[in-house]
Amino acid sequence: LEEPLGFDKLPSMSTIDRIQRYSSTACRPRVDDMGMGNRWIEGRDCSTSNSYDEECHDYMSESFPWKRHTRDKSQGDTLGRRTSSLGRNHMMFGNGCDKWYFPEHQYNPKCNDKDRRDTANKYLKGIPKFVKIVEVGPRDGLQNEKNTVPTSIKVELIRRLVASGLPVVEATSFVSPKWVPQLADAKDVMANVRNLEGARLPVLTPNLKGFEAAIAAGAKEVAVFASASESFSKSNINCSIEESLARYRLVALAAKELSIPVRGYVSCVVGCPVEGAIPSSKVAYVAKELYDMGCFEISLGDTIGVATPGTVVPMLDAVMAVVPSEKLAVHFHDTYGQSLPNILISLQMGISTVDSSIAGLGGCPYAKGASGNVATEDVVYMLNGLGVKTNVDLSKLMLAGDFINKHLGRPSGSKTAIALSRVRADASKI
Ligand SMILES: CC(C)(COP(=O)([O-])OP(=O)([O-])OC[C@H]1O[C@@H](n2cnc3c(N)ncnc32)[C@H](O)[C@@H]1OP(=O)([O-])[O-])[C@@H](O)C(=O)NCCC(=O)NCCSC(=O)C[C@@](C)(O)CC(=O)[O-]
Repeated sequence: LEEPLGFDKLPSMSTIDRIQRYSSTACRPRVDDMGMGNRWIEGRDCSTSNSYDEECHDYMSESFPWKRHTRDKSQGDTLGRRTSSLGRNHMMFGNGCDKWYFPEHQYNPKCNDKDRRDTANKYLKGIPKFVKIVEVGPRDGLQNEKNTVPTSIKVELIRRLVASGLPVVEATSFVSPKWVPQLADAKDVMANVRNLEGARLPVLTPNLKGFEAAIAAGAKEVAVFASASESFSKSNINCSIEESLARYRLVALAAKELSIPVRGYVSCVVGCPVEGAIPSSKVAYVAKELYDMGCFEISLGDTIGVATPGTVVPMLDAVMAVVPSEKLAVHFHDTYGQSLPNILISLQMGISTVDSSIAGLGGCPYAKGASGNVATEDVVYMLNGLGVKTNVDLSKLMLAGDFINKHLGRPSGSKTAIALSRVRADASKI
């Protein structure tokens, strides 16, 4: 990994045109239930339920934790406001002048509520009102760790992540222990978490052998992982893209018989450490193949973290032409610090599922130079700030992060976790 991919290396496109296409007036395909079969959705529908509409929006109390001690109780908990003046597919903002809502330096007592609301709606509508976070820390986060993490620590981490309210926690991988020794204890991890309630616990399976082992260990959901780069496919799973798709068709068939949902990953969706820029058409092709074989959701992975919003837009645009947006997830690594803007633009384009990793753990053993995944704490903090619900308790999430950081003996990779722990430390001195 030498250089970030520049605009000059992109497939032909007009980025600005495409960004404008996903401006506030764009509608998203309607939401469909998760299922095993193909779910083709015709046309675009503005009546999606996962967007800000006539409901009022309750901001979670943890949105602005540094303000907690100054909160004026008389203002009540609900900062959103019921309004029906805009259409259903819009994010609505409440009283923007609320002292609790905005950090002190932004507070302007003379501001015009309506102006601020209009401005927020102008730039942020289109963002979904709920985002599903898929926590990949115990798998993607730990797979690259050199020192073996004991099974008991992995199990406790999964427990804490589930307790924080995360709806999906990827637990481990049933891959060859020769390839990923860190996850050789997949069976033991599953034995300890298989009955945990409150979250789905998918596991990675690279072939039928892995699928069978996962099911025997009690997995109720699996994920297959293809690549948009031939070179990465070879180095990651030792086969070509077509060979991997053939293997995954077998996994999908076996899973369908058992009614096991299969998630599909596409890695290197923007760049590959060997091949450089990856054409969006290739990403769309692999995503559609996974969707057609029955994957209920396709996660688009910027495996080496080179994407910027300028490269995410044409990639998503190409994929969304063949797979409905509500069946897509984004998976960013933070090598160049671009994950949050990449997530934001993805949300604006209609994506409502985001992968992230506690404390920013991660990196792929077969993608040199790739740094950690975007930190879950940072994603939750941004979404809280946007008024987007996740059902995740940021304080509990941070405790899960502290737990694994302590074990690994290094500071958090989450800027939010570092900043909030300082705020709390300072506050405790007052
Ligand atoms: C796919 C293989 C197995 C091919 O590996 P291979 O060496 O080509 O496989 P093989 O069929 O020749 O088998 C070799 C040995 O592995 C065994 N084997 C075969 N399959 C399994 C299995 N499922 N579980 C346990 N053992 C297995 C098999 O039984 C045999 O054992 P031996 O006879 O030598 O003792 C290997 O390359 C592999 O396990 N790769 C996984 C690598 C990996 O996990 N990479 C990280 C994933 S992260 C990623 O892809 C990106 C993502 C998803 O995070 C998103 C993003 O960031 O973009």
